[in-house]
Amino acid sequence: MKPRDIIKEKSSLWIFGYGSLVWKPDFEYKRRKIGYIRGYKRRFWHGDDFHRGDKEKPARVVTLIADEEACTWGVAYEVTECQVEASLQYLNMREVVLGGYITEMVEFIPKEGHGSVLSLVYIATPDNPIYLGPASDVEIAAQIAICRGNTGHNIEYLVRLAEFMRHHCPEVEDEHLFSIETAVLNIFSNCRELKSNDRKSLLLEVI
Ligand SMILES: N[C@@H](CCC(=O)N[C@@H](CS)C(=O)NCC(=O)O)C(=O)O
Repeated sequence: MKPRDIIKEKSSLWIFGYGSLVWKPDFEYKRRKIGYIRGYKRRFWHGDDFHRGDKEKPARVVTLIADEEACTWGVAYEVTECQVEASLQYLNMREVVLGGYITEMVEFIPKEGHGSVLSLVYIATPDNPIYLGPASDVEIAAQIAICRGNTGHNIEYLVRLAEFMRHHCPEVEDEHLFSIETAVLNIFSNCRELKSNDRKSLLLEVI
């Protein structure tokens, strides 16, 4: 079912974010809920040559990879009928045109309360020209450490996502995300003395 048909039927649309959308939605919405989707794992396997990187040095950003055993935590935003046109237009430019993501509908399960909702999600698939695919944590970290784009540094993207998970989903183990964050920290702590034990401020300080 298309987003516009859903909105006709239900009078609001839910949009699930698992990457930059968890900390930087920048579109209008009525309310948000923390929760997860099943059947996908989050991986830094997509390339980005606009927001966090450029054509010469594409950044590493997240996408979802199908995996029956996995679930991915993030935020679902409820967008009302009068907000939907502007929100989808904004997201289409940011995610589809500039980011290379496509849309799918997934079932979102909120952490609190009950009742799952069908949500729109932006996913980047391996057939995309800027898809980068798997690499070791150390290789991904090395790439993140040196990339910057029109909206900021690739490290900021990583750190804000890790902070979101630590703060809102402390019970969730996200090995891929936290191992990459540690690998980036190791790059900088090898280069200079650690001033602080706070991972976020240390990494945001270096960019
Ligand atoms: N679609 C995902 C991941 C998308 C994502 O991180 N998109 C990047 C595109 S490369 C973005 O919008 N970046 C804006 C920014 O980093 O400032 C989400 O649900 O959050």
